[in-house]
Amino acid sequence: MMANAEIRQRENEKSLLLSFSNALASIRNKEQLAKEFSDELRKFGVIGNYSLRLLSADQKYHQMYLYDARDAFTEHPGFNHILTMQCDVNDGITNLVLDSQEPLSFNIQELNERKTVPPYVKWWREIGLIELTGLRVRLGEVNIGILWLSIPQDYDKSANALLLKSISSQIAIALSNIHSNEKVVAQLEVIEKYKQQLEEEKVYLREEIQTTHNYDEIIGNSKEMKKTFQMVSQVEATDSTVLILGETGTGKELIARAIHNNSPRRDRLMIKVNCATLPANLIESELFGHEKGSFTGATERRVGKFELADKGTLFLDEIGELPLELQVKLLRALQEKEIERIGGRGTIKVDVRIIAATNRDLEKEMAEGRFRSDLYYRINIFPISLPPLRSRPEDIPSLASHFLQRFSKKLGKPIDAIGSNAMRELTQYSWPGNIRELEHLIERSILLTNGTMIKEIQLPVMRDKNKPLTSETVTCLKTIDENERDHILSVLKYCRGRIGGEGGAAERLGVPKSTLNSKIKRLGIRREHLY
Ligand SMILES: Nc1ncnc2c1ncn2[C@@H]1O[C@H](COP(=O)(O)OP(=O)(O)OP(=O)(O)O)[C@@H](O)[C@H]1O
Repeated sequence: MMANAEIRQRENEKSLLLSFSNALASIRNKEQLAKEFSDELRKFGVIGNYSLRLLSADQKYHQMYLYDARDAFTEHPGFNHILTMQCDVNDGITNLVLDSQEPLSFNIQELNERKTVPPYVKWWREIGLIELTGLRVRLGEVNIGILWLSIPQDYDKSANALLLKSISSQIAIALSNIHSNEKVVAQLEVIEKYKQQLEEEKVYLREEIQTTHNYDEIIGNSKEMKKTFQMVSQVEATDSTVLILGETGTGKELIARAIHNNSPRRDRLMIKVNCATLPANLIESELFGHEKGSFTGATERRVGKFELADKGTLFLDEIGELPLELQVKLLRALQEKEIERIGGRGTIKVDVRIIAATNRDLEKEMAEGRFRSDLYYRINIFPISLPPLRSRPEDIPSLASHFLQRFSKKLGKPIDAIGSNAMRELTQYSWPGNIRELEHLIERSILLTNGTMIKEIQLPVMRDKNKPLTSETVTCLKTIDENERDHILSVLKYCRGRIGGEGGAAERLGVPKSTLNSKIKRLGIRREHLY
């Protein structure tokens, strides 16, 4: 028969255990466990210090996992070392506890008199512990750690073994919950990363769709263009690197897309990187991506264009503008077929077809030390040179009609012809901005025309090579930027200053709103210029 006092004590322990298991049931992470565990253990009264050591996955080592942060020993200079140190499971103490169903108590002084003493036992003596009781922590049939409790010597541990074992079982359940929760959190992080990557791809694709035209429509019947088409057809089905050369506006990007669209990679993305428009310090991250926190401003992980183009095509526009230090990194990526994110821990394999383009004379750039020869030879495998428009004036009428059709439809104006005088002027002009300039000029002419035929074309004044430059011709000769500025201004005026939305200037110009905004900024166009 149990004495009344003993019955009361058992009742009290039962309610303490219930409170203990309730508190531990809702625990989801280590920090919560540390707090609840300390608070709850203290309620038992008899338990002083505690520490929880966990076994490694291979069950060979054990390491400190949890301790009471309020204990004075955490201030001890050797504490950090003890915290991170991994000890052998077969150290003559841990293995005994792990093999025992019952709690095992050890006198610290006696343990320290042994021939070989594990470092954590020496530490126990240093911080003045007298006796510790060890309980194995098990999940099912598997040992996962040891709970060390400091309990007064006069406390009857064998009579209270059940209580102590219940504490250790509750701890095991809490650890299992934490583990499952960590797994869920890690999986959610992975899902979040994929979501972010998809989001980036979506944004990219949306911009691409807005900037891509109908690429089946490459106009040109001249001998030069026929030769270009023939070269494109020779290389499109392969994985070979292509280098497209030509003055600005000759259709390098158009040809790059045609190659990609007719290649076996057509179902994947063609990703464009403009090496000229990005500041040098951003190109590396643009190409190779970065990990969160890898540099100031890297607040999120970013997937680089190389990774986005995996199994597809990477179009390196204006490659001649790539800073020298990045040329080395690009060359390495092309040779090794792998990249490393900034701040990343390892390399990532990529399968990317490269199409590069430039309007620079790369051999000259190389001779003047601005372009690495090894990179030049790596990309100059299949060069395609696009002829300037002035060398194929026979293509001008069909190009002009093509743009007339496209823009009259887009601008909703019933203009279907170009007068013969205007056409003659078009074919005689030298087109420094090539097809892009012709495209812009036709659009502007449509905006300025009333009626169904373009009779007048406002061409920039051309310089007659035989005549000396006069101050008038000098001021009238426009740069490509000036032409672009004029064109954007006319479209903005036509749209009454509206940039975004349906029928806005960005849509009419066939560029994303963000691109138009940056052009407006770059070209110094301000609201007052519209009126
Ligand atoms: N043969 C063509 N037929 C129809 N449109 C063309 C042709 N060539 C170029 N274009 C049009 O001219 C514009 C300029 O072409 P693209 O952007 O491909 O030139 P680019 O050489 O890449 O220019 P940049 O060197 O300035 O980047 C585009 O709108 C494109 O659709």
